[in-house]
Amino acid sequence: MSGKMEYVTCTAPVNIAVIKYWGKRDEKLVLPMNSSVSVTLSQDQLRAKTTIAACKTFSNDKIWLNGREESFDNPRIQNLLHEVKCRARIQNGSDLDQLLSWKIHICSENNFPTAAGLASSAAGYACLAFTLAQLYKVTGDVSDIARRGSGSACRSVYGGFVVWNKGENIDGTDSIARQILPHTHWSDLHILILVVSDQKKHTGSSEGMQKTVQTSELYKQRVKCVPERTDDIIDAIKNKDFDKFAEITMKDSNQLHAVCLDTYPPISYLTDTSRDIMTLVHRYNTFKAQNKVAYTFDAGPNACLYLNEADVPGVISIIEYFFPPTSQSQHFITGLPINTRAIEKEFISNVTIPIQPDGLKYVIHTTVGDGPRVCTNEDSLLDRSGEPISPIAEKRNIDSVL
Ligand SMILES: Nc1ncnc2c1ncn2[C@@H]1O[C@H](COP(=O)(O)OP(=O)(O)OP(=O)(O)O)[C@@H](O)[C@H]1O
Ligand SMILES: C[C@@](O)(CCOP(=O)(O)OP(=O)(O)O)CC(=O)O
Repeated sequence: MSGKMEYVTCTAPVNIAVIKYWGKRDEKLVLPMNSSVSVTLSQDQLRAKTTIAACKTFSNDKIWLNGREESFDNPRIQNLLHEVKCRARIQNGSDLDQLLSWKIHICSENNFPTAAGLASSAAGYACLAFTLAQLYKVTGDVSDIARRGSGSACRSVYGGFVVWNKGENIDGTDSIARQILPHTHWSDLHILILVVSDQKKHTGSSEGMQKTVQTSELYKQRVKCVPERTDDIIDAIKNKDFDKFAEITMKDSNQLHAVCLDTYPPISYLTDTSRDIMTLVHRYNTFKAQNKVAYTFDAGPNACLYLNEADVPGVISIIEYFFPPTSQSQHFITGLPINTRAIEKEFISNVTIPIQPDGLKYVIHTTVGDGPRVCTNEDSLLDRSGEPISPIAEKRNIDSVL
């Protein structure tokens, strides 16, 4: 290959909403009907990683996702790329004309299942927006650029606790994310992701939320009560009031799945296992006489549990008792290590849900984390000619949690 190549590699985190985004008021600009609030998870366990190279000699724009070449005509990618290039021209004048005219190669990898309701699109599009911004020297907030890829991605451009303000402007200029507080504010807030299924979901979030807005009566009620909830949970986060944080988180998740069921035809993301997890959490909170654990579910059956670090061993003992892994589940608990503890016997006697061997595929233990990071050139997923590094070599670089 001849000609100079510019390239950059970055990582971005997953975020899990505690006040859910569900429903758009503008499909093209990706403007939500309500504000949402999320917690950014540590990139030490879950992250998207993206390398982008630009070179005069590239003949086509190309993208590889998890080792497979995908179509660059994806409107979300086009939309995002258009936006970042406009911003680069505004900020840098004609200085970048040459670089902006070159074709690009994008290579991205997630170290967790893609399109399985684990917010891969949030991490992936945040990483794409952040990496493009680095390449084209765009400064300032890039949450609105990430939003063009996937709404929830705008929250993954910040670490810690994040709010995405729905905004009022028709052109979406005020529909941006901002950090409420950094991850260090509440570092003993831990997260357990209970993976019930890592298969692709039956109804994508975009399609699902569109149908809900069109058909659900209950949804009109939801949109009215979200603003107060948003203010209340921001207060709970500021005060590290877990009891309140947990109550609002669970109520909002339940309402999201209620409006999904009220959609016509109904959308059902939760499974019996998801509902058993909900029952266990409520029984445990009643047993402890205060909220010790909160569940939340996105557009899939997997549970995300929020809890304080001190409660992780006790909760894991319950999870392992009711969903015992069989000998095939080698790495049942991944991520941060856990000191196991014997289950509290008095708790079991109160619970009637059945023991379900292999009810869960695995559990990821993580904590609150920081925002996107710029990597060194050694972390590149593209070689010096702009082609993906062979999957075997890449695998060595991926600190997969699985
Ligand atoms: N690293 C990445 N880089 C670019 N695009 C990605 C990346 N990861 C995921 N995507 C895009 O996001 C899509 C998956 O989004 P989808 O909303 O279906 O699943 P999810 O994000 O895992 O679930 P949810 O949004 O419900 O939590 C992929 O098909 C791909 O187009
Ligand atoms: C249930 C959710 O996870 C929905 C996420 O929806 P997406 O951000 O994936 O939707 P699009 O903007 O259409 O790409 C809730 C949330 O993350 O707030």
